[in-house]
Amino acid sequence: MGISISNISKSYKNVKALQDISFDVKPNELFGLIGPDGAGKTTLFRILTTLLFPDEGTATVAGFNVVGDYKEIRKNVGYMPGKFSLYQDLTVEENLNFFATIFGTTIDENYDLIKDIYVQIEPFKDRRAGKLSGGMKQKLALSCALIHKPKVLFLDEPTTGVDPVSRKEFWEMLKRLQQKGITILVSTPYMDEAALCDRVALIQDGKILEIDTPEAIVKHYPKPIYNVRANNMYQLIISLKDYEFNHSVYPFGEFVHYTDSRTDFNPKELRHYLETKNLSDIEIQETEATIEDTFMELAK
Ligand SMILES: Nc1ncnc2c1ncn2[C@@H]1O[C@H](COP(=O)(O)OP(=O)(O)OP(=O)(O)O)[C@@H](O)[C@H]1O
Repeated sequence: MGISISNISKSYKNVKALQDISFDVKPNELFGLIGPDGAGKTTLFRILTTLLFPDEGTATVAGFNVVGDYKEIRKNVGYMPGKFSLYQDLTVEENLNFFATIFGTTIDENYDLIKDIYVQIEPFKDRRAGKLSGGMKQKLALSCALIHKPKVLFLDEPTTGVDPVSRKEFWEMLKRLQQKGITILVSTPYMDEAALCDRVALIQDGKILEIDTPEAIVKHYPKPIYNVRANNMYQLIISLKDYEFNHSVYPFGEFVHYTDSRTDFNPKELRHYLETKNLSDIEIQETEATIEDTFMELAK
């Protein structure tokens, strides 16, 4: 009851939104599609949920073909689109009732599946959806996507614009849904969320850069990577970018992530160079690569 995608391509006039995409999501997997804005994530979701035809290629969801079996797919999948898609003028409870009715079910019938999530917004059940906070809207949208007990759940950037605490809670909810046997494909631009998935696909400009477990992706990082810090961040970045041996330089929180093009790199030499650029309080320490480092390296 997973997802199988074979050689899917889709263009909008001269924009190639997806180029020859192929991968499988295993039954009951929590799979992440990780990529920046415009990478093609929404286009792929719309194809898999039968809202858009691919130009080329085929895909199946829960064993059904996305073109031929669209009615079956609509019965068996839940879709939470990126843009808030609920009825702003209906209350929380009216929205949920509405979606239950469309799918020929009732809130009571499937309450068990949404209980964990819905209890958190139930105190506001008479509030109009348009008046909810970002985190509450997201919980309502997820409840509505689940009310017909789908086998496969598609979540398009569910945590974009949501505060960090609600983001964390949301991922805990996804883990619980996975334990109930649901296959989940979730997209996100946040690299830190990639680590919470069983496997991820890194996507950019409509192409898959890599597919693997988050641990394996990080292990594939080809070079030692260093956290570098100094008294002046701006000057530090400029100086590192000017350094003739730099391979990559990216700001990373309070540090700059630096890799060197040489195989016999000596951090002392770099320290000396930075001192000649009038930088002080210099720290250079080897660190572990993250998914974000891998993404930047692959996207070069
Ligand atoms: N209806 C459309 N007409 C023309 N171009 C489009 C259309 N929809 C998307 N695109 C373009 O296709 C590419 C992929 O867009 P898509 O929305 O699938 O990406 P995304 O990864 O979901 O990013 P975002 O989070 O910005 O939506 C982008 O270059 C986008 O501008």
